[in-house]
Amino acid sequence: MATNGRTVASVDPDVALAYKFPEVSFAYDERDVALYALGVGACGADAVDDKELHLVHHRDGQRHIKALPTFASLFPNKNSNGRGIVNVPGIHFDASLLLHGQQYIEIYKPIPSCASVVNKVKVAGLHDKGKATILEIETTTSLKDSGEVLCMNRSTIFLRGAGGFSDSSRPYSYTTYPANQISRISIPNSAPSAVYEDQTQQSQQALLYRLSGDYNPLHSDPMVAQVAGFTRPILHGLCTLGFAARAVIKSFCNGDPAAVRNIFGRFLLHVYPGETLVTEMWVDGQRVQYQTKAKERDRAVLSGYVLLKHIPSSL
Ligand SMILES: CCCCCCC/C=C/C(=O)SCCNC(=O)CCNC(=O)[C@H](O)C(C)(C)COP(=O)(O)OP(=O)(O)OC[C@H]1O[C@@H](n2cnc3c(N)ncnc32)[C@H](O)[C@@H]1OP(=O)(O)O
Repeated sequence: MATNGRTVASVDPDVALAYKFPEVSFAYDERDVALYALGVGACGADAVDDKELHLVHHRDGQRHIKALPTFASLFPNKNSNGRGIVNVPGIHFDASLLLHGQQYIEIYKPIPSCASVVNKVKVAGLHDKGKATILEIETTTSLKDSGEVLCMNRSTIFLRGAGGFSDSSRPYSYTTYPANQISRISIPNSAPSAVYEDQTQQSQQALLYRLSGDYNPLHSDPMVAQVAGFTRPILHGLCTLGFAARAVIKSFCNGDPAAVRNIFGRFLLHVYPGETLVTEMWVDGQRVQYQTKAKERDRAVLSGYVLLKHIPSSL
């Protein structure tokens, strides 16, 4: 339903939860993997970066370009042909008010540098927050031939202006996954174990990142950004997450992208292309907790953790 060109929000949880998503098949190759790495800043400060060249180049005869674990975060884009969010019957909202709230990625096998894969998709959560609806979409991706499961993405989408569909004294809240997978991040008071600083490109960062398959105009069209409440197009949340995960991999895994088991991030504030991202990291066993700030505004924009397969090597 639309008035004055804006969609009037409505949520029917029964219809949304009953929906069976079609499976989505697609393939990618090394060019996609390298383009993604460039889009999240790999080798951005040094074209021969010792810890990152293998992400974009067949270094010293290496047979395959290595995929960052966050490359997997692109897979859910295929559910919607890169329009940002898959259509869920029963949920109608103003697309210009949609923001990415959180992302959780589980990596079961190192992400191959080229593959034919299949997405299985479901609604994993739906919550009425009054001023917003939170929708959680879970995408499990498997190799097409063997059926081997590669990874799972849980994308949390914050639909501003679409809440209030349930009784406010007992707001609707539905979740399919175990409570211990819901992570509360509390940033330690102690000095961080490592700090990594990265410059995003003022003119190109979002325009480059979108070529990896997220063509939501919020990140490229000034008019759309303004309607959404921003002075200019903002960076994709998953681009910021890619910068943060790179910071962890460079600081604690000697640049080895296969060292990561899972990744969580909550987007706290929008980022403008050109801002400097400062990622502070705290090691707790195999878990690296992090917080990323936009240096110019001294504001936290992202926080979360990366779980590694082993205790970080540099400690
Ligand atoms: C299938 C894949 C689709 C992927 C989506 C693709 C589209 C991509 C778009 C983008 O990349 S947008 C850019 C990245 N995202 C952002 O820049 C968002 C940054 N964050 C914010 O602006 C704010 O945090 C917010 C999301 C607007 C929320 O702030 P607000 O002040 O309105 O919330 P609160 O009053 O603090 O909390 C209300 C309620 O919501 C919960 N909550 C708050 N923030 C988040 C969050 N980031 N993710 C999930 N949930 C959030 C919070 O806990 C409160 O709930 P209760 O505690 O009351 O139960």
